[in-house]
Amino acid sequence: MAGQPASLSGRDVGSFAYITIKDRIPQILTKAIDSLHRHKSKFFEKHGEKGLEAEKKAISLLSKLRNELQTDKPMIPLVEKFADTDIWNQYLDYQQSLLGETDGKARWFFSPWLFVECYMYRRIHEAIIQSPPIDDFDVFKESKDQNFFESQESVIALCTYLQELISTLEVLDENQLKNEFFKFLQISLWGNKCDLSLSGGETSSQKTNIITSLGELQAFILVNDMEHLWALLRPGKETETDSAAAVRVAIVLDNSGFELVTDLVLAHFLLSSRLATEVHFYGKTIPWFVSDTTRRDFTWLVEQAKSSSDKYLSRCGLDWESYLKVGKWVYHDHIFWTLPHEFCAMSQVAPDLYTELQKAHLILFKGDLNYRKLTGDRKWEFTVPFHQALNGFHPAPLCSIRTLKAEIQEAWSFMT
Ligand SMILES: O=P(O)(O)OC[C@@]1(O)O[C@H](CO)[C@@H](O)[C@@H]1O
Ligand SMILES: [Mn+2]
Repeated sequence: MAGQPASLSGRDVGSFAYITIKDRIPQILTKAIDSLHRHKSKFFEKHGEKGLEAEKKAISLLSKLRNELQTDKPMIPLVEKFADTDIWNQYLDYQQSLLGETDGKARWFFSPWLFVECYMYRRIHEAIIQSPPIDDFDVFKESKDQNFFESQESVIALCTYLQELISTLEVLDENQLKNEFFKFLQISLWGNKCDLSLSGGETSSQKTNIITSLGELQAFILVNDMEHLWALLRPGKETETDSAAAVRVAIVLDNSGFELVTDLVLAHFLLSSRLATEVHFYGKTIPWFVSDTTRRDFTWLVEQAKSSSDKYLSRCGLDWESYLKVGKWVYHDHIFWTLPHEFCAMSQVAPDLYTELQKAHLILFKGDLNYRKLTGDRKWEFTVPFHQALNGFHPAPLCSIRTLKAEIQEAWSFMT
């Protein structure tokens, strides 16, 4: 795209992109293979010999993928028919078209990191759907569920805090309410530290009580636009004509496990405080970046909360289930979130999704990958304004809530 800085890529030896492609992604592939190995007996119990053959096939496909990556082979088109196969192969052709005569083929350590990394997770999915009858297996499910269980202490502390706060909301003045809003935003921010693709699939659960850690973590907030979010949602806004008017907040989710709990708690607070009247969640349609939330993860976690022996966690689970039942919370699937495209292409590639997002009063984008797609994963100067890096993507007022992993960063994270 004219005037756009170059994309982050593995060409920059020693960069976060390079280290990810060289070290972290092969490690994630190895863990995916290990996950298939560990489920061998379950596949046999459920599917007999066909289950064993499927496990072997999926492992050989993932091993081939790992070899392609480690030897920097050209990236090959997807072959298995799926909802997005054609879009992916068009994008591969597009990436090839960007290369010069002497550049050779689109390949792992040469093409844009964003494309290469998304392509890797989409090839993992292809290997699984090519291996029926285990074609609905999520190689990352175990580690996502483990993250939730290992974070139990902090999950319960958070849900206890929320439920006790809710009983006092009526007596809070505007400033006290704002402070609670800021607390839940920061909790959702630090929930993003629990990211399994950064840790290469190693456990990254929340061991400490996130609420008592907020003070010491304050110093690590580089960009803070929370006042703008408050101005947008606060009660009695000048612009408010009808206090019963719907206020819709969209949360583009990132990781399951503890981070998802922090996002559901934030959404719960938004409803209970009447800062919002409905919250729409956007998750992934296939297993993605190890810990990203799928619909199965979302419903599993609400179920786990509901059936918890802890009274506050189970109270939350029951509340969350009822929000979903009455439509105050809505969970949306769309294949766009697991395509390689920068978000500035959404209005062209997924106009239905763009129109859906335009209905929101505020969109919260969680995590590093969403931030990278918002800004095109390009080598922007740090002083470039956020809206410039968004390159025309602006369905509604939006904010990125992200713990910094990839090198890309701007002086802002919010755009009205
Ligand atoms: O989006 P998230 O979960 O905050 O982070 C995604 C991530 O772990 O994956 C890539 C590294 O493999 C980077 O984009 C980032 O570090
Ligand atoms: Mn993630």
